[in-house]
Amino acid sequence: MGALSIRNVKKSFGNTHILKGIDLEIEKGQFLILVGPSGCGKSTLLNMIAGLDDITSGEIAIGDRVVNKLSPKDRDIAMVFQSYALYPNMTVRKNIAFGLDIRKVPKPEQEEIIARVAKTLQIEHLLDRKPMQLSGGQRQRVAMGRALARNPTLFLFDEPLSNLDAKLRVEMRSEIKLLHQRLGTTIVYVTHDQIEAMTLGDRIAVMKDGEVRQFGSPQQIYDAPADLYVAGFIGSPSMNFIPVQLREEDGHAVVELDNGRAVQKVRLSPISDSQRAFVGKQVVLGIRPEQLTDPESAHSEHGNLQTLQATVAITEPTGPDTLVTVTFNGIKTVARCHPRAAGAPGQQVELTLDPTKALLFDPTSEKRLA
Ligand SMILES: Nc1ncnc2c1ncn2[C@@H]1O[C@H](COP(=O)(O)OP(=O)(O)OP(=O)(O)O)[C@@H](O)[C@H]1O
Repeated sequence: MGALSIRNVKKSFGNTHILKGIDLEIEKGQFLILVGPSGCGKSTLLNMIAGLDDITSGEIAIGDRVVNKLSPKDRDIAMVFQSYALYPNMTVRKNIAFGLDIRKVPKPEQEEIIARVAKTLQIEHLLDRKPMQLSGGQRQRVAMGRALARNPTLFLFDEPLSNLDAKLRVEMRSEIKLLHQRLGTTIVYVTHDQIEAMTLGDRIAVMKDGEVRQFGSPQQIYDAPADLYVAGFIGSPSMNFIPVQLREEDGHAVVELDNGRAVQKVRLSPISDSQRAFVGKQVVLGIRPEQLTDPESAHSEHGNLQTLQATVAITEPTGPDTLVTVTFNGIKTVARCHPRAAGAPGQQVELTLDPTKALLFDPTSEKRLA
């Protein structure tokens, strides 16, 4: 039995189908991320788990209880919103105590809980202030404190960090991760930020247009994306997608990359059955920027690296490495190189590709050819 089970859940507003049959299941203590672009339905799904929104059809269970018909207060959940939703006239202490008062927790016990939560979140010195007198990060901490005080079975976070500046967002992100590691609570967390998804989640559901395109661990989603959408959404800079004609040679998938001066043959992994069906046809070659690098930085677990010549169009230093844009088959392709080996615009460079990491996609269905 999972900590949260979502079974064929659909949501429509009139004739508009917002969620088209979502199936997800997580175990106790897991950190589930719902990630996707604006409007994909992730907040709607979270609100349905919380009970703030009705389900059109399907079933949601928290632990062994189907909660479809339960009101939010009976679901044993706590939610942290992007807007913090703190009571402006109450002190931090009162804000944290509010839910405890409603549940008639005796005062001495309330004091203990507030002290514990304040210590966990390092907000002891803020307990007598009002939300107006707090920074964005401190307000977010108080909002989390209020959720923690309730000690629920399930925590729901709706884009909790989006109102913070970039630096604070990174700090709070690792604090949330630490909190999860220490408390072992089950969390469902909505974000549109793929880095937050990768760094926080044990399980990620990548959503688009009311559907889950892929559900898996961060590494599974990164290494073996189900389709072009997932492949392009997760990872920064994005995966390069290059149209190629697929051939087979000695049992290996082979493609050609034209750098504008010469056509270079690239021998990929042993060809699979699903790939063999596309021999002689156009497919999409997917290469992550870090899999295309300068020879000095390249390393492979398998030893069969491929060398490619290319002409530098743009270089973008990031500090530790430099993003080098070249062109293959008419498509701008980003490589991640050592700053020393990045070359300059117009210059010829040698790049190294790990062919075992390259992916192939069907351009029509957009599915990865496993
Ligand atoms: N009450 C409603 N009536 C009609 N359509 C709605 C209603 N609430 C949400 N929608 C639509 O449902 C879709 C999903 O909205 P939702 O807020 O879940 O997306 P989201 O992925 O959380 O996006 P964002 O990151 O922008 O919040 C959107 O197209 C939205 O316009």
